[in-house]
Amino acid sequence: MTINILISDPLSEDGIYPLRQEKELDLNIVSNTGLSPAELKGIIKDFDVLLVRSQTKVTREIIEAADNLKLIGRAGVGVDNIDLEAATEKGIIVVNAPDGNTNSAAEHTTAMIMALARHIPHAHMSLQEGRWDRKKFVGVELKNKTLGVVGFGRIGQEVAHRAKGNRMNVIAYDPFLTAEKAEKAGVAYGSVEDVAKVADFITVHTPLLDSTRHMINEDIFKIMKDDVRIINCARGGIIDEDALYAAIESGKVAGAALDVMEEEPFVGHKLLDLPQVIATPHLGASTIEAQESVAVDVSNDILSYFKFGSVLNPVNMPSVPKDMVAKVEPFFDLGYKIGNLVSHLTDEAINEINIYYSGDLANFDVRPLTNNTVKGILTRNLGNHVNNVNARYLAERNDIKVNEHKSTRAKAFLNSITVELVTDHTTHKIKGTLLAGLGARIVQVNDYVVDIVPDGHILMIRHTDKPGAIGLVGTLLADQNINIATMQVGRTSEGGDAIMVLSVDYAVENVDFLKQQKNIFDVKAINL
Ligand SMILES: NC(=O)C1=CN([C@@H]2O[C@H](COP(=O)(O)OP(=O)(O)OC[C@H]3O[C@@H](n4cnc5c(N)ncnc54)[C@H](O)[C@@H]3O)[C@@H](O)[C@H]2O)C=CC1
Ligand SMILES: O=C(O)C(=O)COP(=O)(O)O
Repeated sequence: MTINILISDPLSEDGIYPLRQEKELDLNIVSNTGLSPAELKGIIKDFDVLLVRSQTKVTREIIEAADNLKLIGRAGVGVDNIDLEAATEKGIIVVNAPDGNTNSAAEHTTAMIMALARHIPHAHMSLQEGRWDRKKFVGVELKNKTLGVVGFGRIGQEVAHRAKGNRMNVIAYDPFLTAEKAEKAGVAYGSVEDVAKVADFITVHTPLLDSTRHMINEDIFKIMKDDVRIINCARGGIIDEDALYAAIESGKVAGAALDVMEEEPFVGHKLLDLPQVIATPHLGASTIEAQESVAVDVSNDILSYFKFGSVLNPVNMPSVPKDMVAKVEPFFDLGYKIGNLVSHLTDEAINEINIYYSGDLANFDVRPLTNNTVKGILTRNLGNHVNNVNARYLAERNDIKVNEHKSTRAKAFLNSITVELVTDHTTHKIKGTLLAGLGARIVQVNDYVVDIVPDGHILMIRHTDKPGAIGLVGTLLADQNINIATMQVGRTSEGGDAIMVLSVDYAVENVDFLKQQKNIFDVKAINL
């Protein structure tokens, strides 16, 4: 059988040599870059594999037309240009190349920090235009300045390492950053607000996820130091571009270096008109070395998939051994949902995940179930990148211990899963069960006994047990036209800490109106 491979973005020819020299498989490699979405949609049904970088938008529409597609290879890190949900639904595995361009992206970020500090692009242009202007381009030193790194993954850590070489102090924020890890890396750590308050330069290195979209916004710009400089070599959309524009215009932000923007190509973008802005056309990974490396990695995964049915860098595609399906599959969704819910109870870095299986369930090999539960926990911060195959690996990489505990002794329920998250300062847990004929239920949140259907849009509100608290929440939600479907209230003691868990009819985008209330100390909107 011929395997038809379409390469729709420019890839390193040296990098795809594993495909070119393949003898065992019959590969037909077609390079066709610069296709319009309509053109791609028109031809995609003829291909088994699609190989892309960031330009090709692999939308649901394309995937739905891709009747023979088995694998999408992303020669790079970010998969925000691929509709992962649509691919998974259609059974198409997505692989990426997470390590191959780390160094290049970190070097580019470092170059941007320096170019920004010393006005190199503008000074060069001014010389080209025939001027010898030395006064206009007085810069600032990096030495003894503080670099804020938001997103301390592969690239963030490499950038921090280089900044220390330039004698900068580094403060980082990442939900997975613990005191121990920060100390090992020689950086300070804190919340995104802590970073904003003290940094002279702020560079973002998170993926683009719902939780990171516009995380650098008007409110965050307000608390930054005057004359701060901003760098984005990760993804357009992490920084709110209108807020950045306003912050530059107002004089708060002294400069910005941008490799990416929300819409690309970004020729003609209004930020480019500001003299404080320098920019490159998404060049972070554009080096000979990185391009070769990412193309080799995806090529090898393509071969591995067609020869052995396994891949090294899957981004989606859970897999469950067949004999397990009937026994533990009903619990998969429950494990994921408990994991996802409990992850919203803390913003601190997680050190340990304890998963307690009790009742019948403890008789089975629950490892795939554990993977799905860990996936639910990590998804909050790592997004769709986490799947059953890589969840444990990602936990390990983030120094999170995962422990399974089993007890066949059934207590109040025939079977139950309890997930406990341990951080430096707190422990949070959620317990769930499957009730015969009724389906999944959350029966305990920390010390509160509850009865919640884990589905749809959930608001978890932690508050002080005071008369009127429940009525107030009802009224505030009604004012926003948000209908409450069910509501559960639990408390530890009269007048003590309490919790309200509400299911509402629509996703609640902004919960500030609830957070501002005196007796409410935490609000989480969760979509399951
Ligand atoms: N400009 C370019 O050409 C390139 C851009 N990139 C972008 O850089 C991003 C980061 O790449 P890597 O470091 O390899 O990924 P990574 O997965 O190693 O690191 C991402 C980090 O962001 C953290 N994170 C997630 N949500 C967060 C939040 N709300 N606040 C703070 N941190 C959060 C994660 O915990 C993780 O540690 C990619 O997703 C990609 O979009 C990557 C390569 C080249
Ligand atoms: O790897 C990534 O996430 C990148 O942004 C690199 O994008 P590119 O492959 O150069 O279009």
